[in-house]
Amino acid sequence: MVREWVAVIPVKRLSAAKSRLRGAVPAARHADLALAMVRDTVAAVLAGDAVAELLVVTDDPAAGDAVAALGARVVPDPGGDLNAALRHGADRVAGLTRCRVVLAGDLPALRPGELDAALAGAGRRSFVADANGSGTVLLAVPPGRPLDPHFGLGSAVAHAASGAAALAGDWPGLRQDVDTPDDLSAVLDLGPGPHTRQLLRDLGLTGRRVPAA
Ligand SMILES: Nc1nc2c(ncn2[C@@H]2O[C@H](COP(=O)(O)OP(=O)(O)OP(=O)(O)O)[C@@H](O)[C@H]2O)c(=O)[nH]1
Ligand SMILES: C=C(OP(=O)(O)O)C(=O)O
Repeated sequence: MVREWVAVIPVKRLSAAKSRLRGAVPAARHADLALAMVRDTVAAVLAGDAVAELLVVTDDPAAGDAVAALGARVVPDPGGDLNAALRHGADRVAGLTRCRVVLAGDLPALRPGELDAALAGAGRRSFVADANGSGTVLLAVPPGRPLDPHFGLGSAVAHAASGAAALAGDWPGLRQDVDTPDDLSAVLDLGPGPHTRQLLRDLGLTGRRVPAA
């Protein structure tokens, strides 16, 4: 397959990230968990065949260093909200002439083949809904189209209403974003990537259930 996509992953400052997940691991390791999930997401994206370049939009120095070491290019956050960060990465930095795909940074069970399969079906502006169907884990646009992101509460409906096609496929790792302790338990069932797996193992959370906050 030709490697033609530019991927963009937004990463919030780790000290503020994943607030709904607080309590799933000791407070002193919360930022480490957020970073481990980013690392696994980035590594899976770069391991696939479809993505030629990965931009990570972040102002977090530790996240920036970690993803740069994995092969991503770090883009400073322009300020504003998540959608502003995504528009900046996809439309301004990558540019409208490229195929762009934006992904959440909290997909630690993502398998490279899932992303390749989803992108193979993304001939027009398309999105992949998250596991519970209400959110969005991926939005892809062909050259010439602005990203027009509508991430946030109810984003799957918002992306469909904006004209994006919902991609159908059995991609459990791609769809499993991690917002809550239950999501982390679902990731343990699917099999997390090595960074998240090691961190949870260090904390003794190798069973299937992660205690609720
Ligand atoms: N660069 C950047 N990334 C963001 C911003 N807001 C969210 N993200 C990232 O977008 C992805 C999905 O965000 P959420 O699931 O809402 O993550 P979150 O805001 O850390 O989680 P909560 O605090 O629980 O809402 C994650 O990779 C976040 O790090 C932002 O303002 N700028
Ligand atoms: C921002 C989003 O992610 P989450 O639901 O994980 O906050 C979204 O799905 O649009």
